[in-house]
Parts: sequence; C-alpha cells; structure tokens
Amino acid sequence: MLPHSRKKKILLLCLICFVPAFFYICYLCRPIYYPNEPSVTSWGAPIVWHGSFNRTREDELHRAQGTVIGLSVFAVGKYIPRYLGHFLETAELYFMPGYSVVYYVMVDNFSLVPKIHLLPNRSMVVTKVEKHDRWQEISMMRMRDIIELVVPRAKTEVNFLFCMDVDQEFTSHYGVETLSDLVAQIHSYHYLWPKFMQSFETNPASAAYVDPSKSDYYYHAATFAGTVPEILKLAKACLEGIWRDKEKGIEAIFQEESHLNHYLLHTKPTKVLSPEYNWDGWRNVKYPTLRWMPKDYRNLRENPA
Ligand SMILES: CC(=O)N[C@H]1[C@@H](OP(=O)(O)OP(=O)(O)OC[C@H]2O[C@@H](n3ccc(=O)[nH]c3=O)[C@H](O)[C@@H]2O)O[C@H](CO)[C@H](O)[C@@H]1O
Ligand SMILES: [Mn+2]
Repeated sequence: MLPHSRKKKILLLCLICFVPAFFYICYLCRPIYYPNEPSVTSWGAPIVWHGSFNRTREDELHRAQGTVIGLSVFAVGKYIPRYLGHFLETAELYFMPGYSVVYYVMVDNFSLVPKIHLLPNRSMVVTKVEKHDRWQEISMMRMRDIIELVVPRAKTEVNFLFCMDVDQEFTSHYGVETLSDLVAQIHSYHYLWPKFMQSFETNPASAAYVDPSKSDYYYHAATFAGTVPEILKLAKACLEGIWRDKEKGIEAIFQEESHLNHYLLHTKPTKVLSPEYNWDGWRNVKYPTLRWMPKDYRNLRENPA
C-alpha cells in the first residue's frame, strides 16, 4: 500500500499532466467550421470557409467575365497509374463545375495517361517532363517546369492557374470562391498547432529560412493558385531559392514547400484557403472539399529517403 501523502502526490501529478492534455486533445479533435474559425487574415485577406462567401454573387461576376481556369498537375513514375485518373475524374465532378477549365498534365510517360471523358468547355494538354532520380527533385523541379512548360501556354489561355499535387481527390464543389491574385492553402496538419511546432525551414543558411515566431500560417505546397503573372513570380522566387541552396549543398526540410512558405511570408497571399480545401482525412473538418489520398511512399517513390 502506498502511503497517503504519496497517493496524493500521484493524483496531483495526474491532474497536472493529464487534465491539460485531455483539454488539448479535445481542442484538436473539435469539429472545425465557419463561423467558429476566423475568416480574415491579419492583413485583411479572406480565409475561405463553407458559408463564408456568397457563391451566387461570385458566380455572376466570373460568368460575366468569362473566367477560364487552369489546373496544373504532375504525375511522374508510379504516381501516374496510382493517382492521375482518379484526380482528373474527381476534378471533372467537382473542380469549377460549369466553367471552362484547361488541365495542364505533366507526365514522364504518355502511354500511361488514362483516357478521361471531359465535359464540354474543358480541355487537357499533356506534356512530357524529365524524370529525376530522387522524389525530392521530382517534387522541387515542378517549379522549373511550371515556369518553362506551363506558364508559356497558360498566360494566353487562362485567367487563373491552380498548381496541385496529384495524390488528392475532390470530394465536393471546389468553386470560384477560391479565385484571387495569389492564393495559398493552409496546411491541415498544422492548422491548430502552435507556431513553434510548424515545419518551417529553420536553418538561417537556407533561402527558405523562416523564423516561426514571425510566421502567419504554415502553407501546404499541394495547392497554390493565382493569376499567371503571380504564379510566375512565385515559382521563379522558389526556384531561385532552390538553386541558391543547391550551390551551398543544402536542401530545405520540406523542399519547395519550405521555399513557398518563405515566399508567402514576404508576399502575402490575397486569399487563403481553409483546411476544408485540403483535408488530410482524419482532421475533423466539417465540410471537406478536397482530401489527401492515402500515401504509399515505399511502393510509389523511387528512393526511400
Ligand atoms: C513527408 C514528405 O515527403 N513530404 C513532402 C511532400 O509531401 P507529399 O507526401 O504530399 O509529396 P508527394 O509524394 O505527393 O509529392 C509531391 C507531388 O510531386 C509529384 N510526384 C512526386 C514524386 C513522384 O515520384 N512522382 C510524382 O509525380 C506528384 O504530383 C506529387 O503529388 O511534398 C511536399 C510538397 O507538396 C513537401 O515537399 C514535403 O516535404
Ligand atoms: Mn502530395
């Protein structure tokens, strides 16, 4: 039998450790939706949530302007058979329904590209890209290919350009409420985490360096968007940072995502997408619009680390 004073100490310790942990877990698990969450950033940009915008008004505006939207997506190696078909099929269902859309599909092997039946007013341009040996290079060099292969076409064909990862699926209406000059996606993993736990590059020698205490949000590179000139500026800045790091023999912790976060800290996005627009599958988002597909790094990536 433990002495009475020892029991009291253990009980007190449990209260000190577990009660705050319990409340923090409840905070992390609570349903996330508007109007419980903020819908404007500190610099005045809207944070888009289900219910925070008037879709009818936005639709009227974009239909009157004849807005055309581009969507660039890369699928290299095993990512083509695993993800590309489903990504495009769900985009046909939910990405900007009723609008003219041009898909810029970047692959290393034309013969594996699935046949997708496109709706009227929607077209697809398939372009061959180099296959790099490391997944990190495949991921990072998308910035170079966006500059050299996507932008030259997109600048005359579309008003807004989205750049997305392929390992995701659309699950409900992803509409014109997401359009703006420069659009960034809040990373759903990091949304509720304190700043010191965010995954910014913390090596001051890297061009991607961000002091977490000065940050706004941790953004997810799986979606960024904007007008074509803004995307060109963003991609050029990220690529320059990647080259500067390479000259020093370093690679930012989350590759182009780290450089994107550095850029967006200094060039504030004009619109921010809430975690609803890039849901990780377990986060308790009430109105998910696009969701991560299951990862399978071991089988899909060329190199394990
Ligand atoms: C844990 C981890 O690894 N995280 C990285 C990765 O998250 P992710 O796990 O989201 O990376 P990912 O495997 O989806 O790769 C990014 C994208 O590059 C393309 N791709 C990549 C590899 C490949 O062999 N074929 C191919 O097509 C594809 O479009 C893919 O969606 O990417 C992020 C950028 O979005 C960051 O760079 C993260 O550091
Ligand atoms: Mn991804």
